[in-house]
Amino acid sequence: MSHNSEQPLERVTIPALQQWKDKGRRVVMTTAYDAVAARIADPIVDIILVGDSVGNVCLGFDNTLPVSVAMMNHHLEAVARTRPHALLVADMPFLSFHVGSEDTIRNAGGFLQRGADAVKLEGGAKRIEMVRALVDCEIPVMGHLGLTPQSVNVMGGFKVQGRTTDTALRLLDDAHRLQEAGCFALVLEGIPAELAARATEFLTIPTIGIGAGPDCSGQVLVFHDVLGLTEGHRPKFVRTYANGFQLFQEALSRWAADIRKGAFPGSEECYRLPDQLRHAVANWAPSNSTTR
Ligand SMILES: Nc1nc(=O)c2c([nH]1)NC[C@@H]1CN(c3ccc(C(=O)N[C@@H](CCC(=O)O)C(=O)O)cc3)CN21
Ligand SMILES: CC(C)C(=O)C(=O)O
Ligand SMILES: [Mg+2]
Repeated sequence: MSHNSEQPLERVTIPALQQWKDKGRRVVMTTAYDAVAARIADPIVDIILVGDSVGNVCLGFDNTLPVSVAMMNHHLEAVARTRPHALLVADMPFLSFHVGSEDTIRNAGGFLQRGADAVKLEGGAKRIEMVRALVDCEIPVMGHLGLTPQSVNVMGGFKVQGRTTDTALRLLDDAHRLQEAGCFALVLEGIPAELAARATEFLTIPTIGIGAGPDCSGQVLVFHDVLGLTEGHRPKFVRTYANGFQLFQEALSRWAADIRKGAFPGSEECYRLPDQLRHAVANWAPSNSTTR
């Protein structure tokens, strides 16, 4: 374990992340959608993201498009109540930063008022105006380029991006523009490792990779993917460190078996009557009265 439970960890700040890039210290980021995950992850990671991936991971949607600001607020509030030491970033869901700068500022500002330290939004050149509007209001913004899941319909699926001259060079240009617009960090998702390495080299701000190779300033994976709690197809970039789904099912089935054979609860898991009440309870019988 990376922490000493005696003293609270020092809070991670945006200027600290910048210094870490300069010193070559890698950033660790994962998602949390509730207080349990936040408490598990906080002593270990540097950044907690309340991701819009809550839509597919926890809410049963096929993708992140149905996730609303109200849903994000609900999950963000649960995570923020744990007062993590990690930098707390709220993902701006689909349509929450597209319609106009006033709407975008209100949505992002609402996240900060609920305890987020920063927001993250997907997209490049087309979103620069919104990034500027947020930065102008002192709302720190993390960019997100490459395989941006909110563009699933345009990409024709969750496909690796930046594999052609045009798209690779555009990604580098978008990365530079986001930095110039004031982003404090960039998520690079689902792109060739060499492209992410080049972006990390020429940008001054840290890059956080997910399926973007080892040369980013840090890495992010969805909490449930790391712990093996997600079912079905997992992207190639996921490395699973526990068989969470199986582990939890095994524990739950031992509990169920104990119930079925009368082995749960045991005497240690029971409350008892005081001795002087046992007699009265044992001798109680229903009265025949029909009034009442
Ligand atoms: N559980 C979970 N983990 C994630 O990383 C994640 C989410 N959910 N939801 C939102 C997005 C969706 N993401 C995805 C989903 C699928 C692939 C995927 O299957 N990619 C193909 C790429 C194939 C190719 O183009 O070569 C793969 O096989 O890795 C990638 C990212 C990342 N995000
Ligand atoms: C995977 C990360 C970067 C994300 O955007 C999410 O979890 O929603
Ligand atoms: Mg997201």
